[in-house]
Amino acid sequence: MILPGDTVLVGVSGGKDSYVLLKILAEVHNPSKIIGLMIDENIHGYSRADVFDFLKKTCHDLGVDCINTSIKKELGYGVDDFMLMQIKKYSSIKVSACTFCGIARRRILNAYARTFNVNKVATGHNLDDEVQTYLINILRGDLMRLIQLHPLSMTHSKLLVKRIKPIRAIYEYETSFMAYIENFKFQETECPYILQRPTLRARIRELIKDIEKFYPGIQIKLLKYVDEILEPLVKSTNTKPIELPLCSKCGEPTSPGRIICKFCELVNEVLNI
Ligand SMILES: Nc1ncnc2c1ncn2[C@@H]1O[C@H](COP(=O)(O)OP(=O)(O)OP(=O)(O)O)[C@@H](O)[C@H]1O
Repeated sequence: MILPGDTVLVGVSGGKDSYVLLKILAEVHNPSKIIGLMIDENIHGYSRADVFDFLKKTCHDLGVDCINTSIKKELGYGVDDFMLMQIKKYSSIKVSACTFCGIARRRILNAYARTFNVNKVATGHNLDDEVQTYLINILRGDLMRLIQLHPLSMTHSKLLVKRIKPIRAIYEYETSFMAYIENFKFQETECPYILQRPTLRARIRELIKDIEKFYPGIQIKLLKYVDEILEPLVKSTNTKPIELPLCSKCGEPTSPGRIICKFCELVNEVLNI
């Protein structure tokens, strides 16, 4: 996933997974080629600023540069702003905070990766996260998305920096254990929007957790199995690269067939543009 000459931007949230990722990366790769980026989501009562000082010190000890920014500063609207605008317009929630937040964070990570001229963006998605995402997309029958999730898949735009998930085969309990023995100070408050998390993911998480109790190792087997089935498809897709269209509003790459990207669509809808 990472070659000796690579420069990597790591998304660090203040949570255990991205901490474990940063720690391992700084040990196996040249720390001067790693940058940590923490994005504040602008959620009242859930400020990343509280953990940034601790994270900065952690990065300093690892020899890694660390920077921070916020969704509002980069894109004009934070998560709370988006949710308030939505409630004002529809008197209900049509798009979850997690959807807006995920799209915004990915966009910012990619923009910073371009600015700093790095060639990989790494996130701390663990095995449990990855198995849930695979299963969600299998249940939705979304083959294109499954192909994109595979570690060998290519990006389809000059403006997109390759995303990698180096700890995707590591169980969540293992990252928790490592963070614990390393005495890592977790962000203690939970995101107030947690209850709006997509129910399909929450249901799958509970189901798999339950099965794993009786059949230990089931998640790693599933990940390897799906990776293996997808590999020939990924390789054949890589030989026919497509160039994604650009959003007519913001100029960022968007999915085939779209005129404006998902981010602009979400914001424009609630703003009545
Ligand atoms: N605010 C953020 N700033 C930068 N990167 C982030 C942020 N939130 C999440 N990420 C990146 O996306 C990954 C997955 O995020 P998710 O929200 O699923 O958190 P998680 O599974 O609890 O991981 P973590 O323990 O690192 O918070 C994180 O490991 C991190 O690399």
